[in-house]
Amino acid sequence: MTDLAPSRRTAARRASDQVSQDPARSGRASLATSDRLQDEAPLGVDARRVRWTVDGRLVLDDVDATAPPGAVSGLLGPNGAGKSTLLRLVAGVQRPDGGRVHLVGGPVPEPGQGLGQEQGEPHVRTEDLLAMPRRRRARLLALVEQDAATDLPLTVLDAVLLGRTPHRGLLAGDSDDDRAVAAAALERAGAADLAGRLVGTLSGGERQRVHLARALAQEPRVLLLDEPTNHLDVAAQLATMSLVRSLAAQGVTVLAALHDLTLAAQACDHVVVLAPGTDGGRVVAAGPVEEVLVPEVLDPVYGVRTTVLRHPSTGRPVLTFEPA
Ligand SMILES: Nc1ncnc2c1ncn2[C@@H]1O[C@H](COP(=O)(O)OP(=O)(O)OP(=O)(O)O)[C@@H](O)[C@H]1O
Repeated sequence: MTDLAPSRRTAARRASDQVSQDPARSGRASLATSDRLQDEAPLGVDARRVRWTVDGRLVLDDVDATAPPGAVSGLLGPNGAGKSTLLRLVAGVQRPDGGRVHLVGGPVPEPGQGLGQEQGEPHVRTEDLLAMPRRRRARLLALVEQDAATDLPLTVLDAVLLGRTPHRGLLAGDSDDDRAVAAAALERAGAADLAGRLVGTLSGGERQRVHLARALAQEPRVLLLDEPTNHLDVAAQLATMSLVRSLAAQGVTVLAALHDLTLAAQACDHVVVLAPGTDGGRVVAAGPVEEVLVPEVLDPVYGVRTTVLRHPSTGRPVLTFEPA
């Protein structure tokens, strides 16, 4: 097994040194700002033959799913297909009954291919996410859950500062650096004006931005998002997907469960389609947007008739649906 984060601290220190030497720069290089992460090759996610059963019912059946490094991947599928479950399994919030989830420090092999290491190709470095100590996993990967509510009387700023926990000593308080990262994360998530509010008093859309800011403050290399736009107005949806694209440009790997297939077509590089079945959710298609978001794949999965149009300025697919 190879350590996939060899120089994070060095990179962060070098970045903060650069900031302190350059008064024109207002933040440090981190996910909270839009500076590119330094010395850090993006990490992919490779889930193989993942199974999960609850109350004797198979929810995910031998699911193979990948998120290529530094790409935005959409996890798609109808209600109940198992998208949130798969994200929670990848994040280590729940344990699968079978299969494995690896971080991959090189090109992610296609399902059906072995991992490079097994084939004697040492350039593909992997690390078992499920066996990883919790704290280390939290430094590498963040999950923003759907409708994550809290009853704790926390201010927004304190909630976002919780994202710094994996990066500091067990008994250490918030440092100036933690507070700077949290403030920049709030700014980047469009939630800076909420910093002093109690989280419990926020609207659904406001809360969603705050949870995203908490995840940014965590400075993960892999960001898992469960329906990140479901409470957002149209401008906020665009802002969120544009933020997701800029995170990927910084080298963050994003895997996002999405219901809006046109939004997925505009923002994703890669998509994975899960379909529910009587014997558990399965992946029915995965690959580039242009190959997967087509009527042949979507119609049977969603039980609709899909038409693929073209966006007048981006040329990317715009999908419309009619009853089957
Ligand atoms: N803790 C649990 N106990 C019982 N059933 C569960 C549990 N977690 C998930 N399920 C079931 O597993 C299936 C998949 O749920 P999941 O939330 O992963 O689907 P989803 O694709 O995210 O759905 P949606 O699009 O509606 O959010 C559903 O039938 C759900 O009821």
